[in-house]
Amino acid sequence: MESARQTGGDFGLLNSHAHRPPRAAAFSLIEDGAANTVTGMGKVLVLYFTASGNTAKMATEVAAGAARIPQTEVRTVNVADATLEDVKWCDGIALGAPTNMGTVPWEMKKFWDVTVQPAWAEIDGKLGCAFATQGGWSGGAELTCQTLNTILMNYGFLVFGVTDYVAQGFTLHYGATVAGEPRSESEIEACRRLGQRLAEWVAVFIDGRPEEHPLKSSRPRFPWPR
Ligand SMILES: Cc1cc2nc3c(=O)[nH]c(=O)nc-3n(C[C@H](O)[C@H](O)[C@H](O)COP(=O)(O)O)c2cc1C
Repeated sequence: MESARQTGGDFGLLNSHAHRPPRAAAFSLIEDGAANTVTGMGKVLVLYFTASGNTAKMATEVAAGAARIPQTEVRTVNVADATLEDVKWCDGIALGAPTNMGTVPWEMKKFWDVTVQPAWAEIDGKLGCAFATQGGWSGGAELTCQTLNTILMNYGFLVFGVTDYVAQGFTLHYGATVAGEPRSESEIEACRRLGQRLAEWVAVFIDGRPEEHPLKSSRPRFPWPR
């Protein structure tokens, strides 16, 4: 598998390196003054597959949203480069894919079927959510999110949706979805809000920081007063 990747087989043919963010882009938000190093508490993994770059762009925005929450470490990894250790490392995962024939691409399915399967029942209790792109609106991205969520549920992840609206008429109840790449302010914010909510839930439920609960924080959840 390793050599197939490097020589353009398997994932390589479908996965232009030009579209890949760095394998592990870490956002570390607290500074340890004494050592002048940065550390994080909550660990968020943004794991995605992309064939032509759109889902990679979503992943970058999801990661930026997670980084809004203090004391969060964010790792962004293309599934072609991901390992079981990445999954074991995280407290919460945002799983993203393009819609292929109304469902997830085989590359994403293979990662969970083959790479992660040996650790089934050992990675219980993490948090999870989904994001997906599609060729056009109503092309099936919510179905893809539901399939991604189902994969996570099978591994015992605690899967969630988001009740927020990022603009009037624009929400992400079952995950963030866009058509093509995220372009508009609302589409970008939908991706960021998903990552933000994942980091908030990691802070609340994994790290015991109730002040980061969205109902308690001052971060806006709707674009109009309620
Ligand atoms: C094999 C294949 C199947 C696809 N099936 C669908 C589909 O069922 N519905 C849809 O809206 N778009 C479909 N698309 C379009 C992609 O979902 C869309 O272009 C997506 O934004 C690509 O994301 P990426 O750039 O991250 O690979 C398909 C594309 C391919 C290559």
